[in-house]
Amino acid sequence: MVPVERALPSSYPAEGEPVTLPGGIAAGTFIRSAGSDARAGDLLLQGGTRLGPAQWGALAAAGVGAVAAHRRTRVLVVSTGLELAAPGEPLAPGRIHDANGASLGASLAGLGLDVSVASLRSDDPAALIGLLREREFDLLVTSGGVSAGAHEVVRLALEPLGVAFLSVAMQPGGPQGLGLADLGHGSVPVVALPGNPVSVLVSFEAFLRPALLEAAGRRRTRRDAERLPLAEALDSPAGKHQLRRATVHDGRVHMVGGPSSHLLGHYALADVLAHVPVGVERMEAGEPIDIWRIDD
Ligand SMILES: Nc1nc2c(c(=O)[nH]1)N[C@H]1C(S)=C(S)[C@@H](COP(=O)(O)OP(=O)(O)OC[C@H]3O[C@@H](n4cnc5c(N)ncnc54)[C@H](O)[C@@H]3O)O[C@H]1N2
Ligand code: MOO
Repeated sequence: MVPVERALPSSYPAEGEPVTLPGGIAAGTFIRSAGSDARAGDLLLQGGTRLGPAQWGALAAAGVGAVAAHRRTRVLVVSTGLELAAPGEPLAPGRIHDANGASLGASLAGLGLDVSVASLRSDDPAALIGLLREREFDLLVTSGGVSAGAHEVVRLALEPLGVAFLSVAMQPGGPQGLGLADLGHGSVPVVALPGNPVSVLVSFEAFLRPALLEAAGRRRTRRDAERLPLAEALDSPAGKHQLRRATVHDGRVHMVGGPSSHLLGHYALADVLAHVPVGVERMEAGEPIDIWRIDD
């Protein structure tokens, strides 16, 4: 094979026009032999491999028109609470727009899961059970209704089915529920997150994201971590691991908003989570702090 640039003339001649080829071109030059990428009988992909763009392409190139694969995990996200209103709906007094459906839905879809989002505008445990029995899913993630009130819809509905409700030493994201429950289609894992919108995202980062990535066989299950100096002093509650929303500029970590678990607008402006470990109640400007990058 001779590239046209090395022939004379060096462009495609008219039909019948003579062409001079250079000498010294070894046989096989510029020829890709059949099987040089994958031979018949080669192992193309190990069982259990996650199918990403290159894997789909390699299968197609090898002529594989169909492949047996696990389906994507079907996750049902349910926001709960009588106070919820759909984004875009005008707010009556005492109502709040459902932010957790959007943020959790996007978080889980970003991991490649098959996500459906529902909003239960009720504090009635029977209504929640009714909604769950109508759906089929491999994982349930709820938000709200898990703490210590008299009408905690998720806790009242799922505790009798075996889901454990407990408190972890983290702020935000203290109250949590976790377990297996049979909701009419066999036993499925249930993760019941607190209702506060920042608690939802922080819990996703701390608990759900790494576990789901690991379950999916992904190699990188953790956020990129760094230790950088704090730009300002901060306080943290006693006995809790606090996660603060922050941003990095000039090589230092600047807080974005305060520590409260409703400050979702500030979260949306942050690009790192900063960790104040259990047992540390104050950090001074200039002290090194561990951060996770959440901006990818
Ligand atoms: N007596 C106690 N009360 C509370 C405790 C406690 O330990 N003892 N813990 C507090 C903490 S910390 C948290 S976090 C919350 C979690 O409680 P719930 O999961 O029962 O959350 P809700 O009351 O349902 O909601 C809290 C807050 O968030 C708003 N919310 C709920 N869902 C959504 C949504 N989808 N989108 C936007 N905002 C939402 C809700 O309206 C409330 O304002 O418990 C504390 N109480
Ligand atoms: O733990 Mo709650 O999540 O602080 O707001």
